[in-house]
Amino acid sequence: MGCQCRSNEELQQLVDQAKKYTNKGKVADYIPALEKANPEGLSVAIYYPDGKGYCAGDVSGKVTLQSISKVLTLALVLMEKGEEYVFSYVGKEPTGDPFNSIAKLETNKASKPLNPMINAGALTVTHMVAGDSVNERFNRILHFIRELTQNPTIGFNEDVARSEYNTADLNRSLSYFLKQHKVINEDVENLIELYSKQCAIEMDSQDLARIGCVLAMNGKDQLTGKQIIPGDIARICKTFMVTCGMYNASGEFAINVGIPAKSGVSGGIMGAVPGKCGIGIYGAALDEKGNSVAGIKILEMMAKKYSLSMFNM
Ligand SMILES: NC(=O)CC[C@H](N)C(=O)O
Repeated sequence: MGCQCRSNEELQQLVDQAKKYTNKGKVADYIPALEKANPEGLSVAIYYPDGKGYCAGDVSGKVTLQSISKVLTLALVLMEKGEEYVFSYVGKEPTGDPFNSIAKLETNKASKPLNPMINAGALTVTHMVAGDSVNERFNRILHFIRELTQNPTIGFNEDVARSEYNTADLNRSLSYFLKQHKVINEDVENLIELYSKQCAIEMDSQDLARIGCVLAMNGKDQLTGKQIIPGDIARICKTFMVTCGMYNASGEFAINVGIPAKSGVSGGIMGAVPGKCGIGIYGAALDEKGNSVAGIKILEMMAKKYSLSMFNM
């Protein structure tokens, strides 16, 4: 039987222990604006279905979603277009490659991206977000994320969005490849603008924990009673988080932590412990696979302390 967290102080102890690992990692710099992040900053939040939440560390620190957004746009397009349509363009298998790898696009039949958590798959999914303009499509993503967090103030970091747009040549390459093979059919610059904005949506670790909790509770916001995401789609999202959520470290993470989680190069991690709670983490220093070094340490400690591994029920 797991015990619940009962105070901010409990989490602060974990932050204090994990803090020493921040200097073992490096802040992402391939998107120039991300380099401004403080490598020592660290925060954690946990949110339970009954509305109780705890947090510790630099709790006011904001993080852009980056790859965490991939799970959320996936949920949105699955709700709009259905499973059959979405998975006719993007697969369900882990790659074992880095998130921005182009390699398997050429070796895989029909150039279908292997899953929606790698950039090729995420670009394909973002392409499916409906609307007449980049702005309209972006606002639909933002509206959905505000609903998931119950936080109408969430916006995006323009500096980070612009910085990614100006330097996203690898994502442009992936998109042109996908366009050539008829996986996408829109103007690549529009898609890169939309994707860069989506990745730059910004929030704190408590917002991340709230989203995690909605996914953990099969898509239902327990406080408002609203089914924001159908249960089946929440299940698909959590499963991708287990198999591909931590990039090519997902297998090791499943063994050491056992929580469906999705990370981003900004150092954010969103965790969804099935039936139990949501977790949000922000620690900008990354390991060589692109996951928050101290964030992973905290999750390992939390999984033990609160018996959170889903493989240990
Ligand atoms: N791993 C990530 O968080 C990558 C997201 C980033 N916006 C990119 O496409 O490169």
